[in-house]
This record gives sequence, structure tokens and C-alpha cells, in this order.
Amino acid sequence: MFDLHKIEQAVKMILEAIGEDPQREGLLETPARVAKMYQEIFMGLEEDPSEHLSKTFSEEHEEMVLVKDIPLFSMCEHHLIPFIGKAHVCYIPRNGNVTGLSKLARLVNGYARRPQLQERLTKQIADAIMTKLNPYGVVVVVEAEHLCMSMRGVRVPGAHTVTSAVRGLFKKNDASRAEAMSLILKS
Ligand SMILES: Nc1nc2c(ncn2[C@@H]2O[C@H](COP(=O)(O)OP(=O)(O)OP(=O)(O)O)[C@@H](O)[C@H]2O)c(=O)[nH]1
Ligand SMILES: [Zn+2]
Repeated sequence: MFDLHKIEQAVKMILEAIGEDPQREGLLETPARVAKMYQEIFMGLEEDPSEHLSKTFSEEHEEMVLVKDIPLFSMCEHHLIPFIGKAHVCYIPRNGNVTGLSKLARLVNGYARRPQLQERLTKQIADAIMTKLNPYGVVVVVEAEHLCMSMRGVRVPGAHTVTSAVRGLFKKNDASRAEAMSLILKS
């Protein structure tokens, strides 16, 4: 589905537009490299990440499951430069409907590897878990630094954006939400 040739042409044009010479030795292979890189960092566009949750197994654990510090590399859709951070995913299984822990990281990755907004990414992860696993509740917290705020524009390196999506029981039950949040934010 990726048009690698078109990406190569576009990169060549950008190099020309910034006054570079795409024919100089160091840049000769750059358009092809960037095309391959885009194919990799936008690979989430080619999948439905929620499919990672299709395979479940049965384990009677109707308590919190929390996977913390899932590394996150995404691309700001406004500037096409990275935002980098961590996702924390917490859910309470219903009827023993449990997913493999790695699948939660695959889910995060699938939604991250697209042109994204942090808010949408956070929501998509939570909604996929609600839809596919039908758990009692979900909390997703994403913490990230946006390079579009660090290396350009307002230039505030170190500023972190934190977003959350709260679903099901966690929305109604203040104590459960507070417990999840304290486990998530505890370093
Ligand atoms: N809400 C939200 N905003 C984002 C995200 N990523 C980048 N942005 C912001 O998107 C905005 C785009 O603003 P514009 O005014 O259209 O673009 P700009 O002139 O490049 O803005 P500056 O970054 O302020 O220089 C900026 O404020 C970014 O900080 C995100 O994931 N969520
Ligand atoms: Zn940006």
C-alpha cells in the first residue's frame, strides 16, 4: 500500500527546496532510506491494531491488570516529527476474558505508528480494549514529549504532556480510579 517511489520523489524535492544537492554522495541514498523509514514508522496505518486483542484466554482474575511504561514512539500529525514517551494500560477483565500482556504493547504500537494526536492515541487504545475485551473498565495514561514543542516553535524541551482515557467502572468508581492512577503514576 505504501508508495515508496512517491515518498522518494517527495524527499528529493524537499532536499532541493532547502537548497541541498540530492546528488551529492551523502544524500544519494537518503530518499530511499527515508521511504523505508516511513514505511516502518507508519506501519500502524496498514493494520487494525485492535485485532491484537482477538486472541484471548480464560483466567478468572477480576482484578486490575496494569502494564506500565510501554515505550511509545509516535509522529505528530501537525509537524511530522516524533512525540516520544510511555503508555500505561490498566483494565479489569470480565468473565475471565484476559489478553496476553504483550498484546497491550502491540496495541499501543499499532495506534502510535501513524500520524497522530496524543489525545486520539489515548482514546483509541482505551476504546479498542473496551470493544474487544468487554472488561469492567479501562484506564489509559500516555505521557510524552513532543519534539514539535522542544526542537522548534515554542522550544520548551522537557515539557511533558499527560493524557488519560477512563472507561467503564473506573469512570463511576472514584476509589478504583484513584487506585489505578496512583499505581500508574508511582515511579
Ligand atoms: N492537542 C494536541 N496538540 C498537539 C499535538 N501535537 C502537536 N500539537 C500542537 O498542535 C498545534 C499546531 O498549531 P498551529 O498553530 O497550527 O501550528 P504552528 O504554527 O506550527 O504552532 P507552534 O507549534 O505553536 O509553532 C501546536 O500548538 C502543537 O503544540 C497533540 O498530540 N495534541
Ligand atoms: Zn507537532
